[in-house]
Amino acid sequence: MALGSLGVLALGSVVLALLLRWLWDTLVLVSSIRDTCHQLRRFPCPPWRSWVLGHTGMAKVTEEGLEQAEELATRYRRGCLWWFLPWMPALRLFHPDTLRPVLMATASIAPKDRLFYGFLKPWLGDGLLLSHGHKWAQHRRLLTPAFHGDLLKSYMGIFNQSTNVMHAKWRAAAGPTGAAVALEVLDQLSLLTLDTLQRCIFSHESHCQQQPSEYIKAILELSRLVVQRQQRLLHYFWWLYQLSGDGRRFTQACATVHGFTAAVVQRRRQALQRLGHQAWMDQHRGQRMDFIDLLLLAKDEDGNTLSDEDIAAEANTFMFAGHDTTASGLSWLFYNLACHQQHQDRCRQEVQELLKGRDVEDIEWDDLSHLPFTTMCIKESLRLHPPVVAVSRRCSRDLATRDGRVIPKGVICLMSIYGTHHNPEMWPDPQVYNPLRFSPENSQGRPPLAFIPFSAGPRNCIGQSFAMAEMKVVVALTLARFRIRPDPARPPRRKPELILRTEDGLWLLLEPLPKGA
Ligand code: HEM
Repeated sequence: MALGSLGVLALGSVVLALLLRWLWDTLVLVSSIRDTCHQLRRFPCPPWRSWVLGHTGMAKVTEEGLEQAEELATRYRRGCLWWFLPWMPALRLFHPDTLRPVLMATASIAPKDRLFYGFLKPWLGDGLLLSHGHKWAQHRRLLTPAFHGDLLKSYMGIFNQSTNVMHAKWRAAAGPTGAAVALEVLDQLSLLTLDTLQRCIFSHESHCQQQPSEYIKAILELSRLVVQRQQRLLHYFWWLYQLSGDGRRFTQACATVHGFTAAVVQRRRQALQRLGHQAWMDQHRGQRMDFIDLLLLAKDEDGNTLSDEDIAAEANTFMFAGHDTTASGLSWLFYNLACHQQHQDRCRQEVQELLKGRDVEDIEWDDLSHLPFTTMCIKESLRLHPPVVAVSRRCSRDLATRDGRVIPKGVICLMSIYGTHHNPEMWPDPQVYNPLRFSPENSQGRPPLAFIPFSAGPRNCIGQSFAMAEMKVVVALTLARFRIRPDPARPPRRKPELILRTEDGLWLLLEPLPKGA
């Protein structure tokens, strides 16, 4: 009997403890929601579509969507509150003062928001772009030396060769008369950057600029499918998506890409094991190493190396992160130079002076620092048309901004690169293409975070020097050989997808110049 009462008492205590715990959790949750709402209310909120829907559907991935981002940056300057869904608030930030705490926070305090990046996971796995925590930090340390200037130097030959292949195609399209020809450049430049990357990463010559390649076709298809999936709410559920036609195509394309990468990594690993480290190094002495070689040899201070799976994920990530971004940057640069012949002429003159008297029309590593005006034109184009228009984070703790507000933990922060680059507080007449904004004297006093095409802070773009070097080579050789004009029949309408594209391609008129002109 006494035992029975004790049992009831014990059970009662457990139930009471659980009840109290639940009450406490609820109180904490309510109070944290109240705090979050209080902090969010300190950010201005643009007019809603309706009080039930919030801003749902108002941020469009169109020309109008970009104009809206610019209007928001002009009106609210630092940032504003945005209800993506009635229960999902986000902060849209477009000023160094509000961007700084998030971009400069450690990667563990400001991790990437999974909603935004999750669709890439089955393709890219745990590569740098998507990994987090300890794994990301370790890999970032291991991979940083692979993007050092000394190694990038050895890729200059590849940048030049890939550009020559593209120009040969353009000359063939112009025919023997050398008349100006209208060409869609975004797709052509995507093939060029893929060609370059495949050679720099795998030392593989797919000749994808001249003939179809299964592997390259799969990468282009994956990029297209990820964008399409973002636009179909039902496809957000993986189990539903994989049953759809698009989902099956996605799985098939992933298999092609993963198969290619795994085979290269395996072959190299076997060669390294067969020869042994020293003999392998001796064999490669004086030769260019590709990224796979560098990743196989990468070792941190504790002797940790990368597994085959890790290497494959990083290689797939570089292929993805490095191709469309650079192609978009180059396409908009060509477009801006086409629309501003005076800047195009000045760049061409700079390049011609550099190449004067040379037997071979190649841009070398040391030339890159002797193209100051061309570099200013590239930067201004990356400002006006940033290839990546926004990056997103979801912080794991509250972060204070300079003006005394707080970015609450758990809230999506959409850091608008496009909005920041069009914020009139830092960029007067933001729609005007004016490379002189980047002259040394005009750059003085401008906050570094006003210009962030490669993002900033611990998770900035690891490939930015690679991309800048490639862009300089491609634009310098192109201007030495072609005059670029806008195609009046097909003015572009911008379309911000994974990268800044256009609705119907980017068409330009390319007129071959006589040799040595
Ligand atoms: C004009 C060309 C490029 C632009 C505008 C660009 C832009 C960016 C931006 C904005 C980010 C930050 C993404 C985020 O926070 O979610 C990023 C990250 C990254 N980029 Fe680039 N990128 C370019 C070229 C490249 C190239 C050529 C490579 C490699 C060969 C590359 C590899 C990466 C990687 C691996 C990351 C993730 C870094 C990390 O999280 O640690 N990018 N890039």
